[in-house]
Amino acid sequence: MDTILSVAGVSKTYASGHRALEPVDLDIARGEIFALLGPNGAGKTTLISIICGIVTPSTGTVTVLGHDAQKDFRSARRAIGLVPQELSVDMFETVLATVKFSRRLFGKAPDDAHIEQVLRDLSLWDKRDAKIRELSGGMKRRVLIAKALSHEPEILFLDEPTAGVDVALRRDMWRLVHKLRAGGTTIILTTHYIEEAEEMADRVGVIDKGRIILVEQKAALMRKLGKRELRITLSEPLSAVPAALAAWPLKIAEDGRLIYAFDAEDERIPDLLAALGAQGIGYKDLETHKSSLEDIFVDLVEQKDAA
Ligand SMILES: Nc1ncnc2c1ncn2[C@@H]1O[C@H](COP(=O)(O)OP(=O)(O)OP(=O)(O)O)[C@@H](O)[C@H]1O
Repeated sequence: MDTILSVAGVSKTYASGHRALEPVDLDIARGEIFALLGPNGAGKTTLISIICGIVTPSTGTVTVLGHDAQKDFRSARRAIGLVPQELSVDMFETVLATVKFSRRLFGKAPDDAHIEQVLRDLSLWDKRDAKIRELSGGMKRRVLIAKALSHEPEILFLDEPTAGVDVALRRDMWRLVHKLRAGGTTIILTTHYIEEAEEMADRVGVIDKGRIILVEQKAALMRKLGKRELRITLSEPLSAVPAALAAWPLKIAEDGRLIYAFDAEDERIPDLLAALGAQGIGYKDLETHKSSLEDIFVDLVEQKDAA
């Protein structure tokens, strides 16, 4: 793996004594979209803040493009764009001035064409001369993203990018993330919307109570832990699975449907339907169901809590 960012043994105990992160080891590959999933208070913002040099870790090191994030803060930080959860903009400035200023903060030469492109991508170009305080909440969020992209960072962090935003902004955000990735940007996002990870991520990490409990390619995770079911609505409900069908992994659901659990490679559905026919069992409807990342996530957390 071409590692762009490496987190080694990073833990955090806040001054209050609260232990927010157990030691975390995590490598991020260049060009990937990594989603860090976890419930409120799991430690997502703490981890991102440490990587971005805003919070000091209690132990461990973060290396960004070969730069130690603490010892060589400026070089590490220059490679990173951070879209924070909370608004952090000067309300009395214009959109254009704010975004241009952000770029200068990172010591980059002015590049009006880049700034214009970023503002256009975020549908902010028409609002470039508006004062930030005149914008709607969704537009203010777009400004935060524009600021984070102003200095052309190689790694973009999005902390809960779509919490509380409308559908249009969410869709724009997803489109922008895919476009950035196509241009080579590495993207790390935190979310507690599983749908968001499912839509965007190449790889998923699950964090719970300060511990990373799983890191896996999304596709592999869904293949390994995902389940498929064929749900058959019978013409006449059955009270039990007939003995002649005992070799099939069948069960009868509470709503009377016959459920066949199978994995992605299974090609025996026509045989099953033939076996039903041979038993004189008719059906009215067939439906397949595939577990979502959400089903998998709930199963994982339940298994962990039960352990
Ligand atoms: N400065 C601080 N001092 C003390 N405790 C803190 C501080 N910042 C965060 N915490 C605590 O650390 C834990 C992890 O918080 P963090 O913000 O990292 O979680 P999160 O996963 O980002 O949650 P959310 O999705 O709610 O933002 C929480 O219990 C939080 O209350």
